[in-house]
Amino acid sequence: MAARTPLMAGNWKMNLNHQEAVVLVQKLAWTLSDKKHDPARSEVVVVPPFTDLRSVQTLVDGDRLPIKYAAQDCSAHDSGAYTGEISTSMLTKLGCSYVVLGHSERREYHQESDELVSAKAHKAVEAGLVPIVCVGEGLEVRQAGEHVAHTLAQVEGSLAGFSAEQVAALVVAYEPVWAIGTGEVATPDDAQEVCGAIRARLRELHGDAAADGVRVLYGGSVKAANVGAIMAQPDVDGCLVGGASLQADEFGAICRFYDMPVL
Ligand SMILES: O=C[C@H](O)COP(=O)(O)O
Repeated sequence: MAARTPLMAGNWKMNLNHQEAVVLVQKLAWTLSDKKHDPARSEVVVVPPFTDLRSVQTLVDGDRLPIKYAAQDCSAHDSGAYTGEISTSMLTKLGCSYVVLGHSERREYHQESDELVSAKAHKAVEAGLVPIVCVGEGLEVRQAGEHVAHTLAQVEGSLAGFSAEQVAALVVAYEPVWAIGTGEVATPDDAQEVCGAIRARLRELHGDAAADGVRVLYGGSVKAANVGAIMAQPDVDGCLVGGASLQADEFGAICRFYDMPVL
């Protein structure tokens, strides 16, 4: 079984203009280099707003930085009369490697369904982007004890129509909505329970190669102080980080999770 390279993705959400983006990426690159980050031990991805991507591309390419970047969404259409939307070909032209899809904030504020997320994910894969497909339950579902069933249904719906080979190359991010931006972090056991269930379901549906290849991230109030314990879980292959990714030192420390204590 090939080892999965851990992935640390920093989702800036609707924060930082293109000038501030350049400052943060420069600081992040500096802290990674200063602390001798080993890119083989974690892949570092920043996820800025669309309007920052060109500036990030220029900086990353110009300075050959060991940082990849992603978009926060994409259109399910190729081109045309879709005001406000951004196509996958626009993102690949800007050098994006990944695209975050179905984030709970898109599902909640823009009523994005599993069907739409699946359509976007197919467009992303066709264009050569790796989708980071987000799933996870809200507080009421968690309190009802339905969190695993709810999340697995989202996984099945959002990844509908993908082959085993395609699933192996995807990223799924488990984000319990009650832990996003609240300071409430799922315990490492909570993260493992659902991340393990996602991998097990993908094994049933697509076989060993898909389940052993797919990377499953945890997201929800990840910080340098808790990343070590979360990453110690066998089915957690990385983190989707929100608030803490806006600080270069903190996100740099999260990217070096392998040096962090397991508290
Ligand atoms: O995309 C990131 C997640 O929504 C987590 O955000 P957070 O780290 O601020 O809780």
